[in-house]
Amino acid sequence: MRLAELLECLDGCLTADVAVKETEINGIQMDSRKIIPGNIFVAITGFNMDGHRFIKDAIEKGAAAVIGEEDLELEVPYFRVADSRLALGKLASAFYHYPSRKRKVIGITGTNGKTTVSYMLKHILESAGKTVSLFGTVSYVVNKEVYKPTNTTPDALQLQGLLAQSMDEYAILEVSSHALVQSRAEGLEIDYGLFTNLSHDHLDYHQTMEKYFKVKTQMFNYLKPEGKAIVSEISDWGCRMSEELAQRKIPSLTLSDSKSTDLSIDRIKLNGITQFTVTIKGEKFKVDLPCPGLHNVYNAALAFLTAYDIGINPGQIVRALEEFPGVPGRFEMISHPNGAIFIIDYAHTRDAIEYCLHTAKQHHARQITHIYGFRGGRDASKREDMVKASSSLCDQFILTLDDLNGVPEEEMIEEMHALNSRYGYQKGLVITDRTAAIQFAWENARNGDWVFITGKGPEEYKTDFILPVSSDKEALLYLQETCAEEQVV
Ligand SMILES: CC(=O)N[C@H]1[C@@H](OP(=O)(O)OP(=O)(O)OC[C@H]2O[C@@H](n3ccc(=O)[nH]c3=O)[C@H](O)[C@@H]2O)O[C@H](CO)[C@@H](O)[C@@H]1O[C@H](C)C(=O)N[C@@H](C)C(=O)N[C@H](CCC(=O)O)C(=O)O
Ligand SMILES: Nc1ncnc2c1ncn2[C@@H]1O[C@H](COP(=O)(O)OP(=O)(O)OP(=O)(O)O)[C@@H](O)[C@H]1O
Repeated sequence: MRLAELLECLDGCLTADVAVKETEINGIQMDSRKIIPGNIFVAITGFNMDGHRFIKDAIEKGAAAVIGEEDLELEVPYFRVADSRLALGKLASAFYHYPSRKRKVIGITGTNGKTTVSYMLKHILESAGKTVSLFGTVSYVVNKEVYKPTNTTPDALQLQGLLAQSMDEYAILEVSSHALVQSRAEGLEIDYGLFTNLSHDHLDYHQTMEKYFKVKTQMFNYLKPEGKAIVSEISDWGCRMSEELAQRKIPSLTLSDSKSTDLSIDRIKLNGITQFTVTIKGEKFKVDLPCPGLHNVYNAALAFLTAYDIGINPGQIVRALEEFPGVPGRFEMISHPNGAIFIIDYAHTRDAIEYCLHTAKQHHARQITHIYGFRGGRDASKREDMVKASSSLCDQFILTLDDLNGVPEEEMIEEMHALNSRYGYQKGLVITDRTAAIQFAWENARNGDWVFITGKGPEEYKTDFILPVSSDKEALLYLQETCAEEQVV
């Protein structure tokens, strides 16, 4: 692509120099190490490093032009912009010929439920014969090929590149608040913007709930002119979001379980089975959901309303939800031979922990045990609330290690002991080795008990523990196998 053509997407970067205008650009890079001759290098001011420091390297590797935020004179064409991340999104979508215009794009934001709703929607759309790309915490899937994600929301360059490769009719994308602040969705054009809920998380990054909420509202800036919002009004923040969107005159559909909305949920049963009825345009549809928990009723309702508005037959939506295979590491149940149930889940907020532990109560668990830890380098202000919720809803909790992300182990252990001494009320234990904590619970569980292991979901451990396994699921399967071998002997 000619440089002049590419720069049209950036205000104020036009050039009169004919030679510069005709320069051919064969790719965009934000990492100097990946430059090949003919690329344009976009220097990003990062959290760890300043990309401007690598401009020299990029030029040595053959960068044909550079974009940055500083006032510089270089031997290759250089264009100064106010915000390089923003420029990157615009450049990437222009370079790849605006790939989100070639398909229906569904963006999902909110604190909890993004991954679950995205999997439910993908399953419904595929059951109706559609092809779907997916971008989220668990994986990126494009043309049925699965990629390991770097972030929940890929950076603009990777996102636009993968969208350009996609031959799928739909793209479903989890849009994290970090991605919105970092303009990773810049250049994206969305048909449906979904909001799940908002609760205490990521305040290390956003400082206050109000600022966190404001960031979430930014996803709707990327709606196509004919695009729509679909908002769950289950949380008060959902009602706030609807008000905000109404002020901005953005067409919205809403759902709730307590008032009249475009979709209303009622007759919820959570005891043993998960069953509910949705009413939409005066018609009622009963759903038997194979996923436990009230939170999953809300997730399914959001997926239902979106699929319905897309035009999928409601009978087909019901059938797809009833056959939903679940999401890796989200309420994944594994049985102990003695009848106890172990659940692996990704809960890492107070809200999510409450939904999980309430589900065990609704199923009349004999005793509830909760094993969890805290992620290093992430919002520490939510930890106290997580322990309070766990302590008030379960019979026993075990604090253990999650990913340290560079935080010294002793510091994390000290914090676990401090929180346990404040909120443990004789129910709390600290077993630092995560697999030893799981083994302890396995050996002590009895028929009818529910044991939650939360925070890591399907993710691999970043630390070596005493059991020869690399995830919570592997730990449980290892213990299950060991049990079976002992019975044979
Ligand atoms: C704190 C944070 O959000 N960091 C994100 C950010 O990285 P950064 O800007 O800090 O990168 P940096 O290391 O300082 O590098 C700056 C620039 O120098 C360049 N560089 C660097 C070295 C070199 O030799 N040459 C060179 O050009 C780098 O390519 C980069 O462009 O921009 C990167 C590209 O988009 C992200 O991958 C990265 O996410 C990190 C890995 C991360 O862990 N982020 C978390 C907090 C996050 O974003 N999480 C949300 C989900 C949250 C949730 O809902 O749970 C997510 O969307 O994943
Ligand atoms: N609608 C919901 N409301 C509250 N909690 C939920 C909801 N849906 C899921 N959860 C809880 O949050 C956890 C994470 O769910 P999910 O992965 O679907 O959300 P997410 O928004 O993608 O989170 P992340 O970005 O951290 O992956 C689940 O394991 C569950 O405990």
